Amino acid sequence: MNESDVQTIEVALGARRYPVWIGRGLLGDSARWRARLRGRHALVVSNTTVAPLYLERIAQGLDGLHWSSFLLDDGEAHKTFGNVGRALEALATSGATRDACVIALGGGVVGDLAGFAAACWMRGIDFIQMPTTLLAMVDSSVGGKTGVNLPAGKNLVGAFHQPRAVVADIDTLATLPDREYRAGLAEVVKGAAIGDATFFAWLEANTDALVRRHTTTLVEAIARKVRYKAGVVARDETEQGERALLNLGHTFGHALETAGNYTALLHGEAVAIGMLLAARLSERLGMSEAPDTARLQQLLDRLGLPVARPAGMAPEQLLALMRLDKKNTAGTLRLILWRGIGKAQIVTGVEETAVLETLAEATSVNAASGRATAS
Ligand SMILES: O=C(O)C(=O)C[C@@H](O)[C@H](O)[C@H](O)COP(=O)(O)O
Repeated sequence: MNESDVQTIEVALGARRYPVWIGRGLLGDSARWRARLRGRHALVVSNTTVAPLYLERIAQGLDGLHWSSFLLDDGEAHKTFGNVGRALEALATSGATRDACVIALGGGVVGDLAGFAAACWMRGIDFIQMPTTLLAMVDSSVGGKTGVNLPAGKNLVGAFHQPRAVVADIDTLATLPDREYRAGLAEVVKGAAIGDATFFAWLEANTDALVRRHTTTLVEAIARKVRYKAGVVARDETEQGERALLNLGHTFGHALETAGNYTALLHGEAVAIGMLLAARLSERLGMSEAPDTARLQQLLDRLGLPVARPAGMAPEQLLALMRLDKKNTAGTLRLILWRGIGKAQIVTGVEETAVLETLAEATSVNAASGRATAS
């Protein structure tokens, strides 16, 4: 793939429509993204791992503007209210006016927090997503969900605030650690598991190439997932219906992340385990068949993702956390389950006993690897 081969996927939201650019060398292609800035001020939000690698490239593109940076420590545990406050202070210190732009340079934590700060500053200013992890490229940078975690639960505070553009420079994936890369693949699998059985079969056929980060295969996987998500977001921006399907594996997953104090599991790892738990629960409720669960487990396993509830996270504790999920209504659990590969479904009023049994069932964990040893 050459630097000139850039894929553009539109998120069709009328006057707020925006492009997702996927390709090589995009961070350095400032002529492209700088045109999306409207004013003279910019705040680059990044973290202490990513900034040393890529901030200079962005700085060159911001030449002549009044810009500054705000850096988080790396990791989900830093997606906090306190850090949003600090980002807002940085905007104040720089004298940012309503035409300022926040640039999120990093993974999902940076993007969610920077987007939320942009949504809050003067009741909403522009922001641009520059995802540098696979997970952020295929999922969190697209669709305008911004926010922070509380000790009580993941993403409990936030706002829908769409970016002005998403700049997915796949060159940045070269520096992504293997564990983070595999975690991103979980969100690719999720898209296929929800609504595209053909894509799921393609992933099964291309597992080895994906694990090797074969460029063309990877770009195709990213583009397919982003195109699918962009379509859902355009039809249901604020999750009144269909968009909730994108939450497959997330009610379980968020509970697992919270139970692990946002440090035990990466988001994508928690989603991998969560999807499998959702598949098992679906099977228990008679909605789906064992061979579909087995295919999901096999694919996740081949991609090197964990597939079992980590020891030490008790079913009752996880259920209590799941009761605070944003999709729930009137005291009943509302989960995304499935009728097999490519057929996710919103189910309201799921019995807690079935959830507990699913959480407790015979998935023993090899403590050393976090991988399932039996099912
Ligand atoms: O964009 C969406 O909609 C999603 O649900 C995508 C999720 O993968 C993503 O993790 C999202 O931030 C979770 O949203 P939440 O509403 O469950 O906090």
